Amino acid sequence: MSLTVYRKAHFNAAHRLFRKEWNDAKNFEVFGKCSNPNYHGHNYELEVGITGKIDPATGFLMDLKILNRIIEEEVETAFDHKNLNIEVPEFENLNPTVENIAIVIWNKIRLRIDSQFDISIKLYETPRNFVVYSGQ
Ligand SMILES: Nc1nc2c(c(=O)[nH]1)N=C([C@H](O)[C@H](O)COP(=O)(O)OP(=O)(O)OP(=O)(O)O)CN2
Ligand SMILES: [Zn+2]
Repeated sequence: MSLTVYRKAHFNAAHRLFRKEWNDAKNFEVFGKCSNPNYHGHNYELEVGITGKIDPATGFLMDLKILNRIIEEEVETAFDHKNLNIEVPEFENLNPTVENIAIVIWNKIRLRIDSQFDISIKLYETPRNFVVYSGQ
């Protein structure tokens, strides 16, 4: 029997969507107000899902305290109150769209979770814009 446990988290971060090769007018044409050269912020809401089998000895799929610590270390410490474009190395040459942020988070969490488990990331950029990534 397989099931999924979830841990929610959040972080606040600034970003700008743009391509370095394009001028401000072209960036505005494609990314609109999200290309504001002075950046803007979002309150990101994150849900990390871990899918697998329950350990009969503990009744845990995995200890959610451990998952919480991994999310704190890999996501909150790295992203919270940061300018993603300037302060987070993963986005130096990668547009910090909600899609790309979710993939970066998935890759970081994947390295910390036993391979017997599958991982899914649901990331809200705004209350109405969100993405789900499961590594495929
Ligand atoms: N596919 C994507 N589209 C957009 C992304 C993205 O990451 N992936 N990001 C943005 C911007 O970051 C923008 O800041 C989103 O804000 P906004 O358009 O204001 O979103 P709201 O949900 O608040 O918009 P409402 O019009 O108020 O519903 C844009 N697109
Ligand atoms: Zn934005």
